[in-house]
Amino acid sequence: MERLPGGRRPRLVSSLGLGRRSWEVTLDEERGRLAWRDPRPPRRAGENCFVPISEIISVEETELNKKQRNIGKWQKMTKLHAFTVYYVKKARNHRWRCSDVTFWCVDEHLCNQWIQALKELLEMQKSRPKQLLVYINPYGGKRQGKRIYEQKVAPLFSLASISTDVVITEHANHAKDNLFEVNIYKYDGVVCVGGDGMFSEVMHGLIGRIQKDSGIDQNNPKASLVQCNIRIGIIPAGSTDCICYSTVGISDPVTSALHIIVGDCQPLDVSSVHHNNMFLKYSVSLLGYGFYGDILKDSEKKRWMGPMRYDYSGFKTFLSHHYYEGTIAYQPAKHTLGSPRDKDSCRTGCYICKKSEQQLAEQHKDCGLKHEEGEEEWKVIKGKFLAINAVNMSCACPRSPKGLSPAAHLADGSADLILVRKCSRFDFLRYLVRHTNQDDQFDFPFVDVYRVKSFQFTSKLSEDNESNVMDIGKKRFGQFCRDHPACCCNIVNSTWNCDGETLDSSAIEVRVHCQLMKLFARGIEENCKDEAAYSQNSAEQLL
Ligand SMILES: Nc1ncnc2c1ncn2[C@@H]1O[C@H](COP(=O)(O)OP(=O)(O)OP(=O)(O)O)[C@@H](O)[C@H]1O
Ligand SMILES: CCCCCCCCCCCCC/C=C/[C@@H](O)[C@H](CO)NC(C)=O
Ligand SMILES: [Ca+2]
Repeated sequence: MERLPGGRRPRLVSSLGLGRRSWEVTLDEERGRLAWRDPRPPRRAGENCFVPISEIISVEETELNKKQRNIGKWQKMTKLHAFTVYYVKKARNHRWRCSDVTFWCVDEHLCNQWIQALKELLEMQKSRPKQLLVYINPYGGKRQGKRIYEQKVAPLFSLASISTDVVITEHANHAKDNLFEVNIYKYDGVVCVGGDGMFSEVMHGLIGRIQKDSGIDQNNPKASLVQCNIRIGIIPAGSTDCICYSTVGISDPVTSALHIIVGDCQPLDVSSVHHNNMFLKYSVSLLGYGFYGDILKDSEKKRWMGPMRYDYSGFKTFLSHHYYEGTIAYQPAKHTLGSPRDKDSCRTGCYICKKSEQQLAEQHKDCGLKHEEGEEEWKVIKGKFLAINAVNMSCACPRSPKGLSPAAHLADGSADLILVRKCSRFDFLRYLVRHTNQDDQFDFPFVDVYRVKSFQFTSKLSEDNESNVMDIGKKRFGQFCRDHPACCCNIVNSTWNCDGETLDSSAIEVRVHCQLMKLFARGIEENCKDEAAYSQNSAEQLL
């Protein structure tokens, strides 16, 4: 469609058949939507609908089938021309589905004009991917990754004319290693079909590759990492799928495929984890020591149980009630506007994350005046902890719908550091139960939460070993504290749970990198009236 005088965007308005009746159909470029309404007087009118152009998946010329042709007596005599518009339909609980509507008319030229106008508008949606690299973990979660991709996702990609190169992984780290070999720059995005562990693998491959190509040494904990602009799409097929749930609002393969197709973009904070100037891992969701580390370590031996392994190991770990002694030093995140005790959560278009984005852009502009992180204050806490959790996002998942830190932000350049101190089993259970209901999980005297931009942790055991490295005998003692056999004090270290992967080092240095990477997602949308209204095709929305 050509521009109108004054640069105004044009409207295409026609009377087109839909089912047995004629509807007024409008393609309104100015308002960015396709709308169709029943032109009869309000009392007799049927439903009125609209769909944003940004949420149209594709348009196709259509042969009307027999049933569709039975639309009126006179039409039987005439050749009809039709086109189908496939679009995103929003259902409850952030679920998206592909819906379609077929319009017809007798005028072939008019039909073609509509198809062409719609296709031109879709072509103008520049953030949509055209070519994707897909990695499928056939063993994640309930081992359904391949079936989920082939049956639910591939048909949608092909409907949206997205071409794909698909790799079914044959072993752990296959995807990560492959990302160092292929020409990643020819793709508009990388899709991983699997769980949090599979996502972590793909993220390590992509971020690692970008740093390598940019000459950045990942082993330097102070290095300014280069942002990765190749988006990652997550098709959930794992056991927890926390990253997908926390960034989309639901763990559903079709919903995620549609977010990829419409070209959504959600920046994400990434934490780097180092030990003694050696790079260990990146983390985007949970970095957990103690309770979540122990669950993971135990559950890895029971992969055959599938997602149930977390319940089994969770129960066992809860009963063991181990706590760990150590020292945490952290730098508060002073640049962010929010706090972990806020009542509001991070949602689509979050102003706190936007503010951090602006700050980041300013930092990039005057990169000569880099922040001297080392000079900012460090706070130190020593203690005995049941759990130390650092989360870059809420970590919401089907097991815990508001997550480990409900007010954490996806892209504000900070992490929430949650310290659960030694307490009774009963109190710890009360704390855990609050992950599953609406009550405040930070409202306990044994739980502290801080918003941080970096932190360090050293377990008492590694401190002792460092101060007296010759005292090898210490390491050889039995598993539990000899002085207090019944106290559950563990003199062996726990393991870090890094986005579902184990990390054995008990002394780590963590730094949050604001918006280091991007996902095909838009954050969790508010359940506003608007959304409910247009899924019900309300007439008022058109006025
Ligand atoms: N072909 C494969 N064989 C064995 N392991 C694989 C293969 N492909 C990937 N992996 C590894 O499997 C691990 C777990 O996969 P994934 O995250 O998909 O499932 P999950 O652990 O069940 O789910 P979640 O991480 O959500 O709890 C990943 O760390 C990944 O490196
Ligand atoms: C008696 C009631 C207990 C309920 C406890 C519910 C708590 C569930 C919280 C889930 C943690 C989500 C954090 C995500 C971690 C993932 O990175 C990781 C890998 O997928 N998953 C786990 C379970 O470690
Ligand atoms: Ca964050």
